[in-house]
Amino acid sequence: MSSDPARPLGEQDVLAPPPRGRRHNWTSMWRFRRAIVPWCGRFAISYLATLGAVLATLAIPLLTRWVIDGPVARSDYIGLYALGALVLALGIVEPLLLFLRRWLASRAGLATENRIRTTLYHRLQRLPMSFHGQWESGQLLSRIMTDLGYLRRFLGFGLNFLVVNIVQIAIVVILLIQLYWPLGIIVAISVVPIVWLCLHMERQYTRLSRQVQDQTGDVASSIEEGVHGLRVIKAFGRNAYAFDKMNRRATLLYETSVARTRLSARFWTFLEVIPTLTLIIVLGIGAYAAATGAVTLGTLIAFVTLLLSLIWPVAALGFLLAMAQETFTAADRVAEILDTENLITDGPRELTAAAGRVELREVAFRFPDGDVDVLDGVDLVVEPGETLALVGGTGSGKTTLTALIPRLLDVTGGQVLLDGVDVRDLRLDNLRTLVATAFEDPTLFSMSARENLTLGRPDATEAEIDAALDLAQAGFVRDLPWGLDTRIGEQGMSLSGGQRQRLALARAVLARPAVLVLDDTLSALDIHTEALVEEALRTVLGRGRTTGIIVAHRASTVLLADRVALLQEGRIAAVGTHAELLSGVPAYRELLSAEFDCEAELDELEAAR
Ligand SMILES: Nc1ncnc2c1ncn2[C@@H]1O[C@H](COP(=O)(O)OP(=O)(O)OP(=O)(O)O)[C@@H](O)[C@H]1O
Repeated sequence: MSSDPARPLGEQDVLAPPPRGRRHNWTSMWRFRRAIVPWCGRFAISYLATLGAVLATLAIPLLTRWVIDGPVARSDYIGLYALGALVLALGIVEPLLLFLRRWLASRAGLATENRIRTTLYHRLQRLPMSFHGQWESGQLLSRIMTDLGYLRRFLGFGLNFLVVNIVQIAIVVILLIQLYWPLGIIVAISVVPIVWLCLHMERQYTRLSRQVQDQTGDVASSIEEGVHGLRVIKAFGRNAYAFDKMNRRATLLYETSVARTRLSARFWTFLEVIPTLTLIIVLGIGAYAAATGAVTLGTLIAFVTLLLSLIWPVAALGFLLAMAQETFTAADRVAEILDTENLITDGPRELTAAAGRVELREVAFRFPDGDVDVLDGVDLVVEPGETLALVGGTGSGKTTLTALIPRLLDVTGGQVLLDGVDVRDLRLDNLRTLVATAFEDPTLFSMSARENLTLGRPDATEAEIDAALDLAQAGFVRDLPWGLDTRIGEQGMSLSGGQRQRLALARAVLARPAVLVLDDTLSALDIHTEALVEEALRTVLGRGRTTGIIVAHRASTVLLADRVALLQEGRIAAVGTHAELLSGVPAYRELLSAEFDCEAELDELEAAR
């Protein structure tokens, strides 16, 4: 139930990523069966088409044998033409079947990849902030893009040929034994070292594959960080440092990739040498057998042609098995995201309208990788329509506290209640419609200013958009080249910090939440603009419509609030009006003293009394 304090609480929002380097096998692929099953028919037909093409190829040497030993030996022209036409037909059918394979498998492979990719993206969006704090974005990117590519290629091509090549090797060996068993047995024996080699190389290749794929993610992370943080890197003249860091990771990736290539090159060489050696032995013994009349010339030619047809399937086993290992590794890496347990999930209840009463009861919070509670025993009530300022030193837990209300993080102890309902009992989309946040570092997306603005309320009218823009002093967007339809660059970088903050504030206000959380949202504004925004905010927060929780560092922002809560080392040290705290709490005075002449203000307040 909503307010059951005995309700079990997750100690961690997510499980830590599993250790790197575990073994990968076919079961890794099994986890994606739901994405593969809808395309099973296409995959199956494409595999049958490949098998058909292989059978057509194998039939040609057998027909050749009949031609040589039959019509050619007997000068039977009609038989020659008939068998010749059959060979021609098989020659046409084979490429047609291969075309069919490619067409069916490509579509099915792409569709499967797309389905898993969208599932992954959906999953990433649902996973809590603590998950994203633990994972490097490059690792996520490489899994969603590169690893899924491995999966697609294996399903559409690798698995197809792996199955068909093994079937082809088995069929050919049986045919060879039937054609001339002494030579057939020699060929069958030559398969033994091939199987041994495959099993032997699998373990080493798997280890190197996992390393290469993890290191690819590390390089992607370095590049992403380097591009994202280019301004800071340039400003501090740390280009060489950033380059060295990226170069070290890239070199490691290069060396592991070379080691993997060296291993596969050695393996493939053996796979090519074994059939060739077998062929030499077969030719020697076969020539003797033909000379002594133990086999006909046609049989020997068919035997050698069939044996030659084995060279590619055997040699290809090397890269197909390598591909399989890379794919199993990739599947495991992707599944690590899907298998991450998400404890921030929908609750059963929905509030159609909320008055906006926020209550924190004995709230405690600890980050999954932390060893101390960031918040501990926090009790706080914000009445509907009231505005509360959260003041505290750096790292005192203000941002963490605000993140608990829309469940960007979940409490590890106690409860957060909205209108008396535990926020964990509400549906997430419902809760996040009722609570809107504007952050200090506002993220804008690479889409139009209008789309950015209406993110929380796609159905907002022009009048509402205008009002939100005016309130946030964000009217500058109307002067952009295409007005509100101007596409704002990646992360809104084409705007100044203050402009981005104002747009983000307009976005939060436009969402018409019951609770508006401003996490130091006005920090990048000049004093004049800040005063205008604050004046306008008073009209939203002051009418008793919207409950406000404002993280404030400046005294001017604090003045927006009805009451102030002082947060110290994760605990509420004092709650009261600005005047009460200023006169009665030295720590509060000290916090605001840098920019405020407290003594003078106290005198003023005394005089006003
Ligand atoms: N993802 C995280 N993992 C572990 N610890 C974290 C994480 N994010 C923040 N912290 C720690 O939690 C504490 C509270 O951080 P928080 O961001 O809530 O402080 P704050 O009061 O908002 O600080 P500021 O005023 O500087 O923004 C800090 O000690 C911080 O180091």
